Amino acid sequence: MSAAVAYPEVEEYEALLQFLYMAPVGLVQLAADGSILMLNPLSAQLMMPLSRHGELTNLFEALAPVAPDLRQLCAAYPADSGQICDATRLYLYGDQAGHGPQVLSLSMLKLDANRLMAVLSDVTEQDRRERQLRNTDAWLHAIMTNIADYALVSLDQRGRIAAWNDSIGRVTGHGREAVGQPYALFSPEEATTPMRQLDRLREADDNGWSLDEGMRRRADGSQFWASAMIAPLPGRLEGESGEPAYCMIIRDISDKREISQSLRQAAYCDHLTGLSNRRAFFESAELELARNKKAPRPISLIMLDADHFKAINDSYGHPAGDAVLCRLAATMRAVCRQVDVLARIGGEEFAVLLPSVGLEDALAVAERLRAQVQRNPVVYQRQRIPCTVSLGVAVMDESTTGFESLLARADQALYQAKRRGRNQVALWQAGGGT
Ligand SMILES: Nc1nc2c(ncn2[C@@H]2O[C@H](COP(=O)(O)OP(=O)(O)OP(=O)(O)O)[C@@H](O)[C@H]2O)c(=O)[nH]1
Repeated sequence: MSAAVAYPEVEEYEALLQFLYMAPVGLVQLAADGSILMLNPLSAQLMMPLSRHGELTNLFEALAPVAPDLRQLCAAYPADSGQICDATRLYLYGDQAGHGPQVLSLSMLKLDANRLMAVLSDVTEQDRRERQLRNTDAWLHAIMTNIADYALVSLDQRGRIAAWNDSIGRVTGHGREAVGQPYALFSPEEATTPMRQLDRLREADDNGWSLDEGMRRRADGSQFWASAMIAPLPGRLEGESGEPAYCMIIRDISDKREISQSLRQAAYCDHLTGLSNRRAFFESAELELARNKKAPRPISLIMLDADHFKAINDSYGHPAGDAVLCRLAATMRAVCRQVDVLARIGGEEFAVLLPSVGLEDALAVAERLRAQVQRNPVVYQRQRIPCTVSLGVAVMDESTTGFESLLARADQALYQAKRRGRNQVALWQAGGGT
């Protein structure tokens, strides 16, 4: 009968071997002169590129090509025991086949007067990432400090400026007080609304970026023509306020404004009044309606038509009629906001799309337009030309199937205003009434 005999020393020894074998770092025990007393398989593997003949007998000799002063460093360590060096990077060339150096991290410990321990690990990937990060930092720093016409702005989840940097100061003149303020800070008053700002962030979320061109405002109130791109940052923390979630690049393109404006003008502007033309109006309206689907909000439409315009043309001549149309456009610009879309969509017919404006406010705008036109007769070649307008107002609701139906409603209301005697505002209402 054989009995299992327990040998505690053997078990302990095997446990130690397993520990060394499984350790995720290379462990080497060596004598004070560098002779290797014990090493685990990983350390042998990590040092293999340094071994000339496949032999590893002395650590100082093996590491001499990459850490020539290690022997002196250990010899000079004054204490009886302790850490001689911590996570020193060793750059090994040779077996990386053009993939850059293999990088080892080495920590040396003095165990007692006769024994040292080396801890080795492969940090090639970590080193590569750190270098990449340093390069990116240097690159960004170069952009922020050297390129004069860009401002790089980080925005948080709600579109507030998350941090200040030199480029913001240089392009916009804003100081650190800009931090925490909505990015509308860079736009002229009236050129944007909180809703419009959020729209652009949602657009960036959906498409990967959102780009627009327009006037921007500096801290001193002066304005410049800029392109502004917003892009979501990868790895942003959802819902964290104050944390960067988007980057915005504002670029001063004042010198390119003329070219880009004349191209836009040719395609999208009514040549007589300078307002949007029919094509631009329909495109803007479709865009606004698409935004509305994602984030519902009121939208109103005003149709405006000069009264008895044929008679003006007949009495004062066609050029005088043109002057009246230009005056109507100027009145619309004066009364409406920059975010409203103003267009001439027919001969003497105009339209105003009012994003985020409900029934009461739309009626008030229409009434202001009517009153302003009536109050200010056009003077053309010393002739005073009285003019009035009729206006139809319609507001988007669940029963409006699309922009065409909103337009049809405003048109019906306009027809009612004409029928009731002109120089008045009429509102489209369900059931055929206005
Ligand atoms: N001066 C000028 N006249 C234009 C232009 N486009 C259209 N018209 C004129 O606008 C007039 C529109 O006349 P109508 O449609 O009869 O309407 P109206 O005389 O304004 O009458 P109501 O709209 O019913 O008040 C026509 O005589 C067109 O020739 C333009 O660009 N310049």
